Amino acid sequence: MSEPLRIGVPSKGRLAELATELLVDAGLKFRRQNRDLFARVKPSFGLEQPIDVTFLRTDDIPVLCAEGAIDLGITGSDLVAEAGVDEPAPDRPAIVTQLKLGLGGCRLAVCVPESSPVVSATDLKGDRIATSFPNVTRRYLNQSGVTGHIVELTGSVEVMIALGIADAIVDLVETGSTLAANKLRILDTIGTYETVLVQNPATKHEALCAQIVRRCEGVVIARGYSLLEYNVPEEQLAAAEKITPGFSSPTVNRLEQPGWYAVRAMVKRGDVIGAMERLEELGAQAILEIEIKNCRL
Ligand SMILES: Nc1ncnc2c1ncn2[C@@H]1O[C@H](COP(=O)(O)OP(=O)(O)OP(=O)(O)O)[C@@H](O)[C@H]1O
Ligand SMILES: O=P(O)(O)OC[C@H]1O[C@H](OP(=O)(O)OP(=O)(O)O)[C@H](O)[C@@H]1O
Ligand SMILES: [Mg+2]
Repeated sequence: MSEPLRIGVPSKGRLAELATELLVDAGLKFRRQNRDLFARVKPSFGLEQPIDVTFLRTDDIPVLCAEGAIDLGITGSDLVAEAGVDEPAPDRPAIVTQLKLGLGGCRLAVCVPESSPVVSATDLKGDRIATSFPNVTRRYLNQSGVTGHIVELTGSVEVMIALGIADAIVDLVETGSTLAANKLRILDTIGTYETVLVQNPATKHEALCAQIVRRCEGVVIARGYSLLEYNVPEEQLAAAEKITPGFSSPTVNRLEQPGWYAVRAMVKRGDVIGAMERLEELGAQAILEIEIKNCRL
């Protein structure tokens, strides 16, 4: 039998459940037993070839994908940047980001104490900067012409200034509550990141990778949209279509009742309630939001 395609997903941490849920919603049936390091995907209609899901550390997934140990992987784009595998190296190609999952959004920020007089990163010359992202930090310092000393750590970075071993930190910020709790403020943002599906371009399973990527894409788009259905009088149809232009265009059908139309359109999840209010103001009726579980567009 041919070698299985391997998909690397985080074994623990905040991305573990999200990654597994995405693959399950994309129709990959597997179950992790206890703390097993891999699970075989059960063959199903249209997906009969052998596939293994391997459970790995989130921060190892970029390099394991670049080295070809896994064909596809789910991880943070910050970790891809830190591993430097989004750039080609003499002995391996750059990994390809096939899909942004619209989850796990965060940014890497240079932070200093709230009370610090420092106004720009260039003021950090010679300072000690604690981070678990030494490579991204080094690139940023070089680009900004700053010669800081990097103190490399694997966690609890925000406490390092209070411990007296750093003057500034570079760490991930999502809500900002960890910074606030540690009385720190953002001096500069190095980059914004999210969870991504990455692929080794030299995979031996190109067609199967493309099929899995396409399945995941269907789920990601479906999660971002709802279907809005409503009835609208003819004189308001054009205005209603402007509110719900759809993914490519709305579907419009004449109703039995003269002068009325039924409209169906995909609307971004975050815009649904606002669109419903505006449609109601226009005189639309029977406005329904319908959840899309999956799609191909
Ligand atoms: N608030 C956040 N803090 C850290 N990482 C975040 C945050 N929001 C999203 N992420 C993403 O999650 C990744 C961290 O995943 P990881 O598997 O290390 O989870 P974790 O919950 O931080 O686990 P651990 O307890 O081992 O630190 C980051 O690289 C980033 O892409
Ligand atoms: O802006 P916020 O919403 O507060 O999130 C950012 C914090 O969350 C992460 O820590 P995590 O919970 O992963 O703990 P760790 O440092 O042990 O990895 C990250 O390293 C920051 O400390
Ligand atoms: Mg963490």
